[in-house]
Formats: sequence, C-alpha cells, structure tokens
Amino acid sequence: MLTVRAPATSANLGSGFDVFGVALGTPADVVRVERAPETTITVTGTGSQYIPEDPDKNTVGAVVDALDAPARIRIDKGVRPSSGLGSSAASAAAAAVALNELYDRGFTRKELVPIAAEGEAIVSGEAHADNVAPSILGGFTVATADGVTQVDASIPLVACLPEAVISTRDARNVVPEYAHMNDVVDTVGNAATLTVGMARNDPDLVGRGMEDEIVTPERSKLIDGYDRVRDAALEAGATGVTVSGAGPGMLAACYRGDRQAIASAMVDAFDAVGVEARAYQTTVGDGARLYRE
Ligand SMILES: Nc1ncnc2c1ncn2[C@@H]1O[C@H](COP(=O)(O)OP(=O)(O)O)[C@@H](O)[C@H]1O
Ligand SMILES: N[C@@H](CCOP(=O)(O)O)C(=O)O
Repeated sequence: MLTVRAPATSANLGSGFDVFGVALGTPADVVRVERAPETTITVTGTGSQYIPEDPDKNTVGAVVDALDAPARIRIDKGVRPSSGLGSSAASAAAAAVALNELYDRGFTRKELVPIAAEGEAIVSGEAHADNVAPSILGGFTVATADGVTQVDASIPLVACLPEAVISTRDARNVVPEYAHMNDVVDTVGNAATLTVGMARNDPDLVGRGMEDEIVTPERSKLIDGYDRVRDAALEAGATGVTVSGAGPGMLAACYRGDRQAIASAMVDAFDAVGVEARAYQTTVGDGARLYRE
C-alpha cells in the first residue's frame, strides 16, 4: 500500500488567473492506494458526504484512467470541497503521485501535472492546472499551455474559509469574456511584481502583485462580506488580499508576526456579517509527499 499527502492550494493569487498557484502548508488530503482488478473509491473526512465515490465523477477516477492504473483507493479529505482551496485538485494530485509509483509508470512530477489536471475537467469543465501543479510540485507555480515553472518560496499566508460553498464551475461563469487594455496592462504589471516577490520571498511585493481588476471584482461579489473581510485583513497588516481560487476562501499574504492578528480579523469580519469562518495560518509549502507502508 502507498500513501500520499497532497496539500491544499490557492490558485490565481489575483493577478494570475488560471496560471498562478501556491501550495499551502496546511490543510491536506491523504490518499491510500493498493493494486486491484477494478477501481473502487471510498471518501472520508471533511465534506466527504458531498463527494461522489463513483470513479466517473471523482477527480481521482480520471487519473486512474489516464495512468491505466486500477486500484482500491481511500481518500481522507482534509481540504473541504467547494472551498477555493483546491480540494478536488488535492485528491487528483495525490492519486497521480501514488498511482504513478504503484504501477511504476515512470512519469516525472512535472509530467504528472497534466495527468492530474484531467480530474479538474470532470468538476469544472476545464483541465486547468493551476491547483494540481503546486499540489504536486510545492512552492509557487506558473502553469501555462507550454508547461509549469516552479519556485520554492516561503511567504506567510492566511487562508480564511467561510461556511459557504461556491462551485468552481459556477464561478467560472462570472469571469468576463473581454477585458479593457488598461486593466490588462495593470494585471500584467501586478503578475510580474508578484512573481519577483515570490522569487525574492518578499511579502510586500507578493501582496502588491495580488491586485487584479479583471476577474476578482466579479468573483468577490459571490462572497458575502468580501469587502469587509478584505479591509479587516489589510488593517491587521496583510500585504495583499484576494479571492482564493474560485472562492469562497480568501487568501492574505503577510509577514509571519502578523498572521495571528490577520486570522482573527478575518474570522471576526465574517462573523460580523453572520458567516461562520475558520482561518488557516500557514506558509507557501511543500508538494505531495509519498509514504510506503
Ligand atoms: N476527490 C474529490 N475531492 C473533492 N471534490 C471532489 C472530488 N471529486 C469530485 N469532487 C467534486 O468537485 C467539486 C468541488 O470542486 P471545486 O468546485 O473545484 O472546488 P474546490 O475549490 O474545493 O476544488 C464538488 O462538487 C465535489 O463533489
Ligand atoms: N483557476 C481556477 C482555480 C479554481 O480553484 P478552486 O480551488 O476554486 O478549485 C479558477 O479560478 O476557476
């Protein structure tokens, strides 16, 4: 039996829609695989009651098909589904790493990214790789049609998750089809600033680079209390705040010593609009980790 722990991730980071992603130190999914003549999937853990065990509907099933690797698969969810924290991707990433090893398929970690992304197509309609890339590789990732570029980074983060659900598929429907050139120019500038910030481990540059005038303004309307929570996080010292993935999670970049205050401020601000929330005080972290039992 093989076990893989694959981390939650936060995609987009504002200015990098469908391109940027970071691995979070916590939470994570744990997936156990054993060879079997036919694939079976069982799901336990947070939000497991909302996750299909049918291999045709679970992100992990698409990975089994892509690797031609039937298995008895047990998924222990640490990442709540429909969170904006890459829940569907964490299971797919873990399964890709585990099944590649179980069947000795010989793919490199980078080659596993498009394979795991097949799972995302099942749930969101598109095989976007911006969550599976950091979940497999760790650090900060830039996923484009040409492949993935990865840098290790250790930016402190707060990921705040309200008791609300937004499906990635629905949130993709509010993404504008066109953008004004001046918004595109600003966003390209912010994306470049953020990338330099990750390479230099500079929370100020990362936070500044999280600004985006194209996708986030539309997505944020789907999150009750978004402006209030964002303002509270900035007031408490966050260097930047944006929607995590498709939401409803929100992500703040910051200095290590400010995490506790930012986490409390975000949870309190959600509470003030009648929404229960929890916050993960974390850091850009490692990718999927394999254990043999
Ligand atoms: N292994 C899985 N883990 C989590 N969600 C899954 C999985 N397989 C299928 N799903 C479905 O994917 C949807 C959640 O994915 P998505 O909307 O992308 O949110 P998230 O941001 O949490 O990944 C839910 O409808 C869930 O039932
Ligand atoms: N780029 C995708 C990322 C979705 O992330 P998730 O964590 O909400 O699944 C998008 O923004 O649609």
